[in-house]
Amino acid sequence: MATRVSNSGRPPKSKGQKHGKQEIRQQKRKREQEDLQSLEGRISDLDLKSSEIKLFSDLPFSQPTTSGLKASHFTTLTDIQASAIPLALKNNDILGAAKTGSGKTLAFILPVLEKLYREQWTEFDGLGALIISPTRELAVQIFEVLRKVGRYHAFSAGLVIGGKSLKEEAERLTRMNILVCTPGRMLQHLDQTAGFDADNLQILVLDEADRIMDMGFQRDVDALVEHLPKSRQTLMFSATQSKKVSDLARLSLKDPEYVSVHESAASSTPSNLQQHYIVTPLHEKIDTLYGFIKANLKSKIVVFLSSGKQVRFVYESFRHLQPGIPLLHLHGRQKQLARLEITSRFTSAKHSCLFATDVVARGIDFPAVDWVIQVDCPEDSDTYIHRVGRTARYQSNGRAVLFLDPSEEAGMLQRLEQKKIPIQKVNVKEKKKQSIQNSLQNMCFQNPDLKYLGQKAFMSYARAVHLQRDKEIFNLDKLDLDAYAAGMGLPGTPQIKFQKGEDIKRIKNAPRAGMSSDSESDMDLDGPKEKPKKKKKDEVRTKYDKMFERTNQDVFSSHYSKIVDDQDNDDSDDDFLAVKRRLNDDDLDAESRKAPGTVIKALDLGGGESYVVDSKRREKALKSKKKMLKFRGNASKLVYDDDGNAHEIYELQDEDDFKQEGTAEELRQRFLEDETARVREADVDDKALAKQKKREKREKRKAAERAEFGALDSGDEAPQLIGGGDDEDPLALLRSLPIAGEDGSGDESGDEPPRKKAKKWFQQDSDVESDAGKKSAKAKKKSKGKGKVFEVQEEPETLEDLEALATGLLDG
Ligand SMILES: Nc1ncnc2c1ncn2[C@@H]1O[C@H](COP(=O)(O)OP(=O)(O)OP(=O)(O)O)[C@@H](O)[C@H]1O
Repeated sequence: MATRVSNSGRPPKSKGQKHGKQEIRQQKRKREQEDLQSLEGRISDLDLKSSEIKLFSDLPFSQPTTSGLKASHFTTLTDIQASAIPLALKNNDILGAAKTGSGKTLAFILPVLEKLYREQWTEFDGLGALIISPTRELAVQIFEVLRKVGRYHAFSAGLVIGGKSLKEEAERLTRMNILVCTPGRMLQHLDQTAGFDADNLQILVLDEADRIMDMGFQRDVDALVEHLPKSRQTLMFSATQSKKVSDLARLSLKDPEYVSVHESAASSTPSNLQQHYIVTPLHEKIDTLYGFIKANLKSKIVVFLSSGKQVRFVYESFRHLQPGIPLLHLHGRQKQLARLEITSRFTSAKHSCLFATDVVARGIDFPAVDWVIQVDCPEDSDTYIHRVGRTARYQSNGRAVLFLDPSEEAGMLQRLEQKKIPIQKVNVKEKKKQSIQNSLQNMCFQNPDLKYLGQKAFMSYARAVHLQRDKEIFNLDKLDLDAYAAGMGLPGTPQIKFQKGEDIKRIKNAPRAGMSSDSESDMDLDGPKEKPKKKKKDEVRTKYDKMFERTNQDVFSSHYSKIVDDQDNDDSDDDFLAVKRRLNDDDLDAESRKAPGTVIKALDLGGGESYVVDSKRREKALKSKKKMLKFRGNASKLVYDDDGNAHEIYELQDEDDFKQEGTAEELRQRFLEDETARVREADVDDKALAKQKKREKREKRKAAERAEFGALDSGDEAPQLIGGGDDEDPLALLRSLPIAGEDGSGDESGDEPPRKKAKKWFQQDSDVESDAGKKSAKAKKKSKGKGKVFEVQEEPETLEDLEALATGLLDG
């Protein structure tokens, strides 16, 4: 029997084979339908009040989910999971609150997977589930858990957190069934990406809902919800949650089920967490922190500071001090790649110390963190709870220490008490205390970049405190800022001015108002951004006023521009100046400046400075000395005062002091008077000096004339007379004789009497030629005469002297 061969080379399917395959598919579909029906049945039979639900296997999950849980070694439900999952499976909207580290992530991921499974969602159905997270790190973490437990499902899932071009993300977006995202980026896509919509969305999740719903994200979330269908399930989870009716209405939650597993509990923090606080004055905080780290080198520590600038300063200065533990730092101004890289490095580290802002305060699941240290006081008790929640996660133990300035103690303790947070006071052992102030001072002196960083950190801290709402805890007036600046090693206290009528509301509305790195962009320096005062109509501005203004600009312009540039460039990817940061300072930062796949080079420009180069054009520009010249700042010179503090040569005077010295006109008058008196005094001295010089000159000249005259008189050699008659004064005649230097070979200073050629009168004729002009008659005069050398030790003073000398010579 001949066999027909198809073009593809495969034998054609027989009718029987085709039917066989179809049958198998049909049977499979039938089985799936039956499974689905049974699953639905088990869900509707699920007794929500049952206390028997303890294990994942007690819940009606699909086969792929059950397999995923098994492969991930999850067997026992946590409290929040046992309470929330059954409700969610029954399609309820949920408002869930549970302590940090209690397993909320699985409590919403499993219902998401199950929902789409039961809807038999395919890639052609588009976006079925949206999970919103306030930070990129948290989004990545959620995505990882989703991948882990959802590995046996056939859904496509994506992460939308920026970092890639909108276009690149958009191409994949349309094919995704589940998206984990940050609000801003998602909104951008919903607004701009053609062909992408969320019209079919089945389930919306908000993790860290209170944070997402707070003022900072309000606008984005409102706009985002506009794109979503009203008929959807919504789940909201947080460790600290308020049941704000307005929030629920905005998100169109329908009769939500409130699931809270810590309201009845004694505390809102995990019981396996030991919590302490230390009262340490602001200026000793850095010392205390350093001492703490040195005493816990074999630990994994997260240190919370109030702003990215604080984080950078403490990280950079501790890095120089090398305490003996790997140091990392994380804040919102770093680029995404750097943040993710640092997150993963700290996750896998056994012993490490991570300095961070509140960007990692929520949700991040670093394994096995031993200590959480809050160096800067959290803005409220909720932030405190989230921060300490980075340790003592899911059944593991942890310890937390809060540093409080004496002025913050009473207020903060009261807030913590209200949330039933058990916290005990501890004291630092005297012998463990050590001061690093001198080292910081040296470092700041030697490294101006560190000093500027310190100044920025100082200002951002002061500003953050100033903007805090809870004035019972945060009171700038009670803080010893001078001592704090000294404690940071700064040469003097940076001046801080807060603009009158500053738009505090706007700043407060920013995410984590005032204290988080996210709001850093609002924490610009006041000084340079202060609006120039409007000139009153008739106000006269003197030359001195203008000079004063100019001086300020000159002295501080490089400093200010550095600070301002730094702030401006922190975020810019494309600005050429953005390459100024050194690679070895924070190579991850540098790396993060470019999208994945971009080649990044470190270019050494000599002097140990490396720059990050990401294009040929930049490389070329950086190699051009001429072009680089404009980026080199002027060398700065410092002077020390009696106490050994370094100062700029020019320092801006306190405005009040300046005013006290009088008006510009008075100053000018005083200056003129002082200068006139000084000039007069100096004039008298100058005149006396000039007289004296003149006298000496005259005397020398006379002496010389006398000497010449004497020589002529002796008749040794007849001078050539120019003009004048016999009756003329012989000295006057001598004065007209050619003298050494007149031809330009002599002394031209004019101060000295003109030097004459070596006097012929004590030289042999034969020597005249060779010696003339070589030897000065003024100094020691040597003459060779028939083997004899006569030395004239002193100038002959009078005619008689000369005669005597001349006679002696001739006689000899
Ligand atoms: N049922 C479980 N069995 C074992 N481990 C679990 C279980 N559920 C969660 N975990 C683990 O507990 C840790 C904390 O979980 P998760 O990150 O979901 O906590 P969370 O409540 O979201 O915390 P936070 O409020 O800080 O965001 C994770 O490492 C997770 O793998």
